[in-house]
Amino acid sequence: MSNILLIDDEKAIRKTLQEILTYEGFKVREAGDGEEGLKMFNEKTYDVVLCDIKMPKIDGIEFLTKANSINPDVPVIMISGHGTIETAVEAVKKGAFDYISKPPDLNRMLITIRNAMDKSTLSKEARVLKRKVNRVQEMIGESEAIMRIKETIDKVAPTDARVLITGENGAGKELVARWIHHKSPRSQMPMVEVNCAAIPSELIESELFGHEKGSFTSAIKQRIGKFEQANGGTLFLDEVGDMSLSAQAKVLRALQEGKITRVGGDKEIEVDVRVVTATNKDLLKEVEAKNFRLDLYHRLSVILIHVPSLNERRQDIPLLVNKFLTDIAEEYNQPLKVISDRAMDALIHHNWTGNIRELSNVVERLVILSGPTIMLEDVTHYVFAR
Ligand SMILES: Nc1ncnc2c1ncn2[C@@H]1O[C@H](COP(=O)(O)OP(=O)(O)OP(=O)(O)O)[C@@H](O)[C@H]1O
Repeated sequence: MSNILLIDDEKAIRKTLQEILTYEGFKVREAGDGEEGLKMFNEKTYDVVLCDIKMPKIDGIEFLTKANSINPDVPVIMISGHGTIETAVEAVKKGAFDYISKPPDLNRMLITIRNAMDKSTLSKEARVLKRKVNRVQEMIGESEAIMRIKETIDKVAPTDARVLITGENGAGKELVARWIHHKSPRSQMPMVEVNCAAIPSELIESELFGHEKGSFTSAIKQRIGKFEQANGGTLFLDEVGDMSLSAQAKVLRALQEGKITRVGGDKEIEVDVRVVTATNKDLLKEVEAKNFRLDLYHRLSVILIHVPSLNERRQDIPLLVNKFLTDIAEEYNQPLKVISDRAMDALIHHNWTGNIRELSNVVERLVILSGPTIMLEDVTHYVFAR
């Protein structure tokens, strides 16, 4: 049932509104002035507040300002008496959801209340989503390797030092990069990611440095590249070992001089970018094979972080499994499933080829297909027998 806080110093109005709103299925609490209203607002979360403008002690406008600073998600509808319409309009400018006039037109009042509730649900959802997006996923693990990685992140994040992150596919390299950015003074600016393996070699330079209109056949518009987009923030070059030699030469120059030139352009553009890179290749071997420039390797690998595969830190598997179980239950809005010791043991001893993403998929599959407790048989059936 939706809760409404009704603040008005006129008892008769309160009584009428209370009756109507209760009849309409709302739960209504009343306050006789702004001060009492504010006290009640502080003690409980309401879905909507109806608040008179002209009241003794704290008036409607003051209530609105204070309520908005306490909980901006709760919409406040002003009730405007004769002669306070201008103030009501002012209140809407200050953040009130809307206003209704006294004596209230019943239909209009109910529609306004419903709209306010819809908006409040939407803005709450948007806020939760935003929080989720802004949050960097927790790095789970108590193995020595993970502890050491976290320590290194804490030390290097505040600096502008370039970091090269190595490890197998899905070992968690990107997550390390996200934490470096998140804990750095650049965290308010973007972290721009480029997967160098996913971009055809003839396009990588334009992707990184942008291009001027007409610089090549498909360049119909001027476009800024990832270096410029990341200005002030962090550029994360994933799979850097797959970058073409000519792009490597340009990246090297950008790092040495802090300047880039768009493809087809001649203007030098200054960029302030911290570069973090990752690869699943052995870059020194690539250097030997003449696929990667040694001078660039040195520039990129000031700090090296190796993320070991899951097989090399099996003691983290139970923590990860439990984390995934919780996340999945939350996502599906279902009760949390548990896993038997023998099933967990089987997962610990499985050969994971370094991939946390694979473990997360497996847990999701088990949650969907198993009963309330995930048993060894489930693991044998749904994981190993596939
Ligand atoms: N320590 C960890 N705790 C929790 N989740 C993790 C951890 N490490 C990685 N993950 C999750 O596992 C998935 C794979 O990680 P990530 O993308 O960072 O790996 P990667 O090494 O960059 O992979 P790729 O080489 O395929 O780009 C992601 O969903 C990530 O959030």
